[in-house]
Amino acid sequence: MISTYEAEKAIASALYTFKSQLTQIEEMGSHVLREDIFADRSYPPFNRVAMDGIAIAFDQFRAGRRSFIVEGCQKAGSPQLKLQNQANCLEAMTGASLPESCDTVIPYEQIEIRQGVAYLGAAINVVQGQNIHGKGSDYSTGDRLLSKGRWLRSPEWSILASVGKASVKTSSSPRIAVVSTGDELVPVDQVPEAHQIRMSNSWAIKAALNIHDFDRVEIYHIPDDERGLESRLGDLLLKVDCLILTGGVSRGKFDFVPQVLERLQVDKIFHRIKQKPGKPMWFGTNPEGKLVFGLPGNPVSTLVCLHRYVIPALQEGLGLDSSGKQAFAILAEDVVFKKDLTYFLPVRLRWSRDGIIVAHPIQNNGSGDFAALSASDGFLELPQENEYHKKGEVFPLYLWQGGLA
Ligand SMILES: Nc1nc2c(c(=O)[nH]1)N[C@H]1C(S)=C(S)[C@@H](COP(=O)(O)OP(=O)(O)OC[C@H]3O[C@@H](n4cnc5c(N)ncnc54)[C@H](O)[C@@H]3O)O[C@H]1N2
Ligand code: MOO
Ligand SMILES: [Mg+2]
Repeated sequence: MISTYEAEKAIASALYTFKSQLTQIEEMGSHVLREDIFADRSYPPFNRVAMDGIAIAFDQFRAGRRSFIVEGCQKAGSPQLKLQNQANCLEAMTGASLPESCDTVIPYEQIEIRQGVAYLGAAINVVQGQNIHGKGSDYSTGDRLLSKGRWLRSPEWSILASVGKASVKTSSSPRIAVVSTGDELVPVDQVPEAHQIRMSNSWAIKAALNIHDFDRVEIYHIPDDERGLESRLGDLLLKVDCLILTGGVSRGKFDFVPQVLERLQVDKIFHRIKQKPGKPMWFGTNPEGKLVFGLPGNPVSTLVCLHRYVIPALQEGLGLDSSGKQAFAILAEDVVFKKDLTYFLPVRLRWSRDGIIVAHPIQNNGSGDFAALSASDGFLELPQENEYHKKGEVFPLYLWQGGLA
């Protein structure tokens, strides 16, 4: 058996970066950027008037002038005007190009215009250059505005639009098949017999993938029949980039998943991790590099393994730069776990008044107790090396709902 850290590294070294595609801005969604974006011109591209008011030559104010004849109006979207007489002013609107020969903007609130003359209030303070967003003061042509590996959220789409990127290189979401196995499982809309249960893991996995912006997800169910499993999984491997199986990876007589995958030329990279829950997890790749995750069937185990290994791996495959993005939280009370395994502890998060994230353990009835999880926000990873985990210690945190972009 390997450690959680070794499992994570083994997945990372088997991983390849998914294909990229061109995304049109009209089809925007949540995508990971796969090219660097540079400023196509200075930003702002001209001296931008930042308040509605009048534009003047500051030297006139310094010399004592407090009234200015209004020569005209500089609108946003009109070519730059020129102040004809330095003693005068031009009205100037927010977003307009600062008129030539002007270097200062005084807002309407501080002036009064009567019969074509702007009068300044007696006590107003005017600073040379005020209310002007200077040309190139944010960025110069060629400056890098975005680096590849970022999620495209609203600030990023705003940059892409500004620099004229009507289409941009992004990662393609992989095609994912979520496959549940087990004869005891019936569809959601059926009433189970006494010995049956409804299948819930595949829906939980699909929900988590969707929340993390993987939207090409299909759900399948395959009964516990070795031949049937082999032919259905063989077909699916031709169609998708990633298979996520739930159930059938432990030691039961009908846990056929590991042997069937190996017959389908999916090379086992590991089976079993020193962790609870989720010990029987299986991972392998086929000759084309397709990823196959065999998650243990117990519902809590499935979700913990999905969030601890599968989603981070898929995000890395998208080319996402996740450096510095691991979340951590402080344990709210002592926890003892005496098995020689890493322990994933479901927790509810609260923010302390000093801005610290505190993780409160959630009681559950083992890894079959899926309902208890809904009281949690995610889980902490308590390391295998220690049996006693103390209140106030800091541990890695995994969230059901994702973290920072
Ligand atoms: N002799 C041993 N038995 C077990 C071991 C072990 O090490 N030695 N490990 C236990 C652990 S830990 C886990 S976790 C489970 C993993 O079992 P499988 O991956 O083989 O999964 P199944 O046997 O198919 O099912 C286990 C459990 O989960 C329920 N299940 C499965 N799929 C779904 C689904 N889609 N929706 C809802 N519930 C599902 C299933 O009904 C079973 O109750 O093995 C232990 N045994
Ligand atoms: O670890 Mo199993 O994953 O305990 O239920
Ligand atoms: Mg089993």
